[in-house]
Amino acid sequence: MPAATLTRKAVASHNTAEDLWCIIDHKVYDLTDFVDAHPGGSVVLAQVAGTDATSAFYNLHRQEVLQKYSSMCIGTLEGETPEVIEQVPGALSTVPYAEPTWLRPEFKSPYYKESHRKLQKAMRLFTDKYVTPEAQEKERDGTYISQELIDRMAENGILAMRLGPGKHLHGKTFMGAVKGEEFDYFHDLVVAQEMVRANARGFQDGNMAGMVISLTAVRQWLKDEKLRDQITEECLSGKKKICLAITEAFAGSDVASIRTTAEKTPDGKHWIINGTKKWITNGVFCDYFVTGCKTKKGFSVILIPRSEAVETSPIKTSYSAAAGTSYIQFDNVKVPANHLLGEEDNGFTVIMSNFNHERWMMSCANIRQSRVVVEECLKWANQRIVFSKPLITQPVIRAKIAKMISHVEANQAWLENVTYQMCSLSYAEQGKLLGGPIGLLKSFATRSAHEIADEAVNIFGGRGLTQTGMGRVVEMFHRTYKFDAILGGAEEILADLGVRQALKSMPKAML
Ligand code: HEM
Repeated sequence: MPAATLTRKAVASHNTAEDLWCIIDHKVYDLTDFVDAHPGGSVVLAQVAGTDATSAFYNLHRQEVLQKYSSMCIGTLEGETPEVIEQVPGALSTVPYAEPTWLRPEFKSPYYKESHRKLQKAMRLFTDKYVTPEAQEKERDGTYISQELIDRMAENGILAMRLGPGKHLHGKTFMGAVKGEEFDYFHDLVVAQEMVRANARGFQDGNMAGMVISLTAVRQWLKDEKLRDQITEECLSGKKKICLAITEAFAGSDVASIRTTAEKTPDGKHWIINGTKKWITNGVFCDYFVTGCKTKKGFSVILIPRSEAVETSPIKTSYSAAAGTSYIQFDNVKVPANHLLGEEDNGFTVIMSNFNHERWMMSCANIRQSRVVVEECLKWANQRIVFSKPLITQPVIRAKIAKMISHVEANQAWLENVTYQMCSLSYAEQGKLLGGPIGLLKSFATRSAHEIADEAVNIFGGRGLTQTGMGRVVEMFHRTYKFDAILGGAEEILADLGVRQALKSMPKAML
């Protein structure tokens, strides 16, 4: 903070466009050189020259604007202290409901231990310092994640943690918080829910989401141990990138209808793969493709390395090109036979078991992102003056926020319950018992997101449709929440899966 102490009287004398000071939150800003560069124009600044513009400022800007332009601050008012809370990297939000219950000092939770809390602190700082700045930049310009950030995540073991608990974590300690052997699904949840706070939906998928949903399958199902360890090492060290290639123009959730074929060569030593894939996240920049193929008597999953016979091209979607969403052509690709995951013609087992973690991860992220929107709405409604009163004084606004909070809190509680079951059940039991509940959870979380996005835009008005400034979080959420409702299994399919799975354990007798 600048050392100069100034008086309101002194500020009042700098009241022209050529010599323009104003007060914001008890601090004095010299805006003389900024007048012509101000995105809101020079006229509005001339109107507040020499005055206290605090309420005018907060009616239109996010607090972070002041942090970005802090060099224009020339002093503090005599005998006055700033009231606005500055955002510090790594800190928890003090806005009610902005953090899940377990992170609010006044509440308790049975699920989280010391290592979860330590990991949360480290992940929050890492996200604030390294992920968010790059995420915001890439989301805007649509370029792909930097190797620098990938390397940093690899060095800190973040890429490895994102695969979830397992042997790949053993023998190491992560972020000074948790031993690999102790890493459980609540640690996994912490990593997912902290990273999503970077609030850049396209970049979030561009940030190795393909690896999270495909390397898990390689680890679980690739039989050739040497090859499996090689791929794991290459991807977790950030040297190579991998994605999941299942959907096609011919088949989305209807995996059985895919047309990409894999045929064995007569000597049985190779697969020859032909076909196309569509909507493949990260495909544009990946080195390996975990690919669903039609085989003689069914469906199989095969690991395909990039070669000249693999062609990827970007697909433009409504979120940022930073996701690397691609269309892929396999034109007589030749792959060694040991690249098969699981059993030939039994690829559904591979895909289905892998889906649980993917859908659960998506629920973690979507529910946390919904909470960020609740925080934004609370902040905005509290700060925005409409008809001479803060927006929050309107009962209709409070009713909208009540609905949003209820959705988020209910979903987080359900998520934690499911996560607890994941920690308590074996991998095989999870496959049998949790496919339905996780399907229902993801499906309901995205229905909630639909409601939350809708209400949030109405609270923000035009700003909820504007990509810069106060409404940017809400605009992003409203434009992109549908990705979670479609990717990893469409909402309706997952809801139906939940009920069909429940029916399997229905008592046979009439009740
Ligand atoms: C330190 C002082 C200021 C800085 C650094 C600043 C910076 C900015 C920036 C970066 C924007 C773009 C939108 C955003 O990112 O939020 C903006 C927009 C705007 N600013 Fe300022 N501003 C300052 C003071 C003021 C004051 C005192 C007023 C009014 C009295 C004002 C009125 C506006 C208006 C009307 C817009 C357009 C907002 C919109 O479209 O919603 N600004 N300003």
